Amino acid sequence: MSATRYAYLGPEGTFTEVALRTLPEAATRELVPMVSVPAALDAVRNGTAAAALVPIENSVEGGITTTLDQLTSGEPLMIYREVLLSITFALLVRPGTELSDIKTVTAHPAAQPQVRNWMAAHLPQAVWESAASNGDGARLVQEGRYDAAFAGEFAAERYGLEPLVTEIHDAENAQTRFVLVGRPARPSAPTGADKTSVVIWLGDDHPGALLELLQEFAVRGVNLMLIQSRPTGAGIGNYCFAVDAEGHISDRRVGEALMGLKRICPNVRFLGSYPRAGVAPEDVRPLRAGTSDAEFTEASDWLARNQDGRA
Ligand SMILES: O=C(O)C(=O)Cc1ccccc1
Repeated sequence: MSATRYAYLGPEGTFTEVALRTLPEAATRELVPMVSVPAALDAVRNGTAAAALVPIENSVEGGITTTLDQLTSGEPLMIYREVLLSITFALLVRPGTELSDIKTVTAHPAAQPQVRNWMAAHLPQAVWESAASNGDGARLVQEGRYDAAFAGEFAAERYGLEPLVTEIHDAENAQTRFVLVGRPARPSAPTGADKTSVVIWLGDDHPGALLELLQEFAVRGVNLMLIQSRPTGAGIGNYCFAVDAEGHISDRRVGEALMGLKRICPNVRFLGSYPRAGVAPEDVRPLRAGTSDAEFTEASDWLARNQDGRA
């Protein structure tokens, strides 16, 4: 039963739901809206859902910290897919509301940096309140709790609202990245355009500790696409690092970098290797000389021959 259910950050009418519906398999799954990212991920942990789609990163605001923190702690989970969605907001109101009537406005906190300038210019009098998601903001306007919500234009119909203004985005080409998260299992096979996510805890505090971590990737020609520090909760100055690296755990250079980290760091959590959204294998940057699987194999064969006296 749970194998057919995918949870997502709800309620209906979130960008997350739109992102989920872009996955071909969503058509054959029961899509279950959850009230928060932790609730969606708990549904996966307790087996009531096979997977959950949650927002993880935004091109304007950076990491969605609730998601990063949920993946960093608790029962391990794994990322199997990512979805990129272009985000533009509409200002949704109950029919008849005009701009000058709007005293309160709501949306997900990650929406605020994307609409701040527009709001200062067009709604300087309005007070901002955070909602659990952009879909939830629309629902709260329907209930009369707020005068307006920034949400996807598609949410208007679902909640009987009107898009008073559309195409609101302070930054051109704003995108949000979502991840499909499940319980740990074998990652899908490499596609040639993959990404590997890990969380790394530094050991004792010393000069160059972060550089040592980064060197494990750098010396093997592994490009990093994201590095985000998050407090471990163990006091000021205690951080772990969420890192996205180009490549798949079954690529030798990536596997060797992870082994290097495992040797020098007290804890490394593998969060998955999965296809990069919107990137074809021919668009991936060429490998640095000496870092292909064949070159790693040739070098370890050479070492074995020397160790055996067969050189
Ligand atoms: O999916 C939603 O509607 C969300 O609330 C998450 C979110 C927040 C900001 C931009 C895109 C998605």
